[in-house]
Amino acid sequence: MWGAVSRCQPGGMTPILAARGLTMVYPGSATPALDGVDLDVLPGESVAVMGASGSGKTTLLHVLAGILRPTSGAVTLTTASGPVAVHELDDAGRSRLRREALGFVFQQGLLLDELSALENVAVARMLTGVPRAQAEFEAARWLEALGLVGLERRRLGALSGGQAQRVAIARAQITGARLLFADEPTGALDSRTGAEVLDLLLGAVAQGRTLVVVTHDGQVAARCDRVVELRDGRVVADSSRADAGGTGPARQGFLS
Ligand SMILES: Nc1ncnc2c1ncn2[C@@H]1O[C@H](COP(=O)(O)OP(=O)(O)OP(=O)(O)O)[C@@H](O)[C@H]1O
Repeated sequence: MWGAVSRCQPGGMTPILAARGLTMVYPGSATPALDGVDLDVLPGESVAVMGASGSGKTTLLHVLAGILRPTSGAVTLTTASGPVAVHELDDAGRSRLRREALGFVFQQGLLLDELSALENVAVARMLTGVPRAQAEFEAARWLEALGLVGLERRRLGALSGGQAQRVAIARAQITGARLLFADEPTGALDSRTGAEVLDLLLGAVAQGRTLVVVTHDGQVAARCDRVVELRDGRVVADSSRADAGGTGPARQGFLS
């Protein structure tokens, strides 16, 4: 379907996403934005990607999600129909993969201000071939689940930042995507609204989705299962609650 590959993981759970030796050198740039990144993301994990500005977080997210093609290295996504070599897909294949198998919650750019909340969510489903009436029916249920009853017909541009992020979270999930990518989902929100949006994202994880979230916010990272830190395009730390020996927040001191 998307160019399936055969891949076995010796022992343990099969990652939903596996990156090997990822490098990314933007045209005209002397230094790599990613420099040999290996990363396995397990199904049901919430993984925060942190690091200083320019460390490569967004580039990594975009390469993992098939928005950008890496200069070298491999990204393998395990879908319901088998493993997919994301790095080998052409532009059309990556677009299709994003539409059908992945969900995105970005700070801006994916939602259309002139469409209603309902239309913004329904369109993601319509792009996978579902008729408009059915897509709008499902979109209304998602908006209800995300606390937006009564705002379905309001233009996105007339919603608050927190409400718009709820629309984005509905849109990310309506296709049934098991893997969600978020880039600074709370970055433009006050701390209370940001915490509510994070609750919704982690609620999706509790229901079996997997989340990779780029964030500068230590409060967000502390509530994720695992924190990966980038520096100069390399993974320099990778913490998990399991490493810390329990179910507490990510390892103390990691975020300082
Ligand atoms: N389209 C591009 N063309 C050229 N260089 C780029 C491009 N996008 C990012 N870069 C460079 O790649 C490096 C990593 O950028 P990236 O945006 O991935 O970092 P980041 O950690 O997400 O930063 P921030 O926290 O500021 O968003 C930086 O040096 C940046 O200038």
